[in-house]
Amino acid sequence: METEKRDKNKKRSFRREKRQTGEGQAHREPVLQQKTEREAVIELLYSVFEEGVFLHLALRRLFAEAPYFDTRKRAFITKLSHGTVERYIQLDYFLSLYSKTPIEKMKPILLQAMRLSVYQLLFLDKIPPHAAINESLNYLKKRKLQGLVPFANAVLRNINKDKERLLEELKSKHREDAIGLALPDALFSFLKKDYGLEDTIRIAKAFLSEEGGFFIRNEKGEGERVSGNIMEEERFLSGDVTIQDLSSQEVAKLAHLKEGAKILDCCSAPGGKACHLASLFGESAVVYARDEKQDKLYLIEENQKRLGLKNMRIEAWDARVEDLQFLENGEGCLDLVLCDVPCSGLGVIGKKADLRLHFSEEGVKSLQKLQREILSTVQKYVKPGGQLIYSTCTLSKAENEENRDYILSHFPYKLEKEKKFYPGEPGDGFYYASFIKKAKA
Ligand SMILES: C[S@@+](CC[C@H](N)C(=O)[O-])C[C@H]1O[C@@H](n2cnc3c(N)ncnc32)[C@H](O)[C@@H]1O
Repeated sequence: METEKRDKNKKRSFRREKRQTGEGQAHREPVLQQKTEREAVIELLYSVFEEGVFLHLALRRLFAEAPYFDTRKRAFITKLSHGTVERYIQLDYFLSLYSKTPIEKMKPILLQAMRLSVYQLLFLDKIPPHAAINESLNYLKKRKLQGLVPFANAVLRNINKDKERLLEELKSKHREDAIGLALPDALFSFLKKDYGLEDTIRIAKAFLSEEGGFFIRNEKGEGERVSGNIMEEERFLSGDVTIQDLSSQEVAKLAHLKEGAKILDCCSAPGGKACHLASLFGESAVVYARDEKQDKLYLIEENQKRLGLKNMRIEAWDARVEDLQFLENGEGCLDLVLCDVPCSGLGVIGKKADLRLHFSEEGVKSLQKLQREILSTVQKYVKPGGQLIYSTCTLSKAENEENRDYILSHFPYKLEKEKKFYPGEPGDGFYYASFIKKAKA
């Protein structure tokens, strides 16, 4: 029953037709000259849930459009929107217990306002209930939806009254399910198929971890957890440190260093691993840093300039298209190819809460197909004895172990090393496999 309701809700969660008709635009137009933080979040949630906009892009757009939000307010907006998206499965479950109107029949903007209030009531201790409730009600009034206010008010106040009991339920053993773990049913079942219940619980709890901050590769080339706006610090601006998750830092370290090496990173934006490789190999090497998306190359260039790297060639290229310059007499001529493929990102859901909304098993299948197309092309460029590194920031076996087996059964490689990182141990979930190309018999 619960499952059925939430599935229906998921079906309507992206009203893509609205994105095309522009109907949803109405909710992005300012209600007032300057929005309050919560008003901004309600509208942002609308674009994430109803129009399928990625959360980080919605935040970026909001901050560009509303420069009056200072650093503190931006942090608050980020916390509210990330938390509401992260917990939406639980918020909808509680709303459905207290509302006579089914979630899927609620006016979408009302649903966003209610989700935001319930998130604050249940998960943010420092926010007084009247602030959590009243700002949403005021927003509805401003949108001329006064008729919905008594309903919203009653539901929210009842949820607040039962707060302790509801939170207790989330902790109970029988709630070690999709709702208790704040995962959509499809993702919960998918992880359970790959990892079994116990590990799925461990993984999903790591997604919800409150441990703040992120990792940098510091002056000594070591991982260091930091917080705050490192991008404004001198050590970042001068190129002494780079923002990179712990597991991603391991990739370039797998490379067999060699004078004058020729290296390709075929999926390289924003350039974290390509720049790491370029700095480890030194100026005698050349690193071709490519990405299919022309409009992402500036991200690699920014990193290259900040780090003062002179041995990189940054180019737009679809990795599925064969490039003859990396073949000599039909044989590869590169020392190393890094294939850090586009993936479902299940290892980074802790940071990108809205990946929950974009997950589907069919999506994983089509990503596997894309990954194999890329691999089939770029594996040719490696010279005998050279190295191929395959990596993803996901946990699905289809995109990791199955692709490892695909490489071993289709191409002349032997596995040198592989590792899977689970989320929260202590970095993001990640996978890599390093292969050596066999010499021709
Ligand atoms: C996981 S990200 C790469 C992260 C990067 N290696 C780093 O460490 O910063 C995958 C990248 O692959 C790119 N991509 C997707 N399809 C591609 C294709 N067919 N050819 C080349 N790049 C592609 C995406 O634009 C995305 O930037």
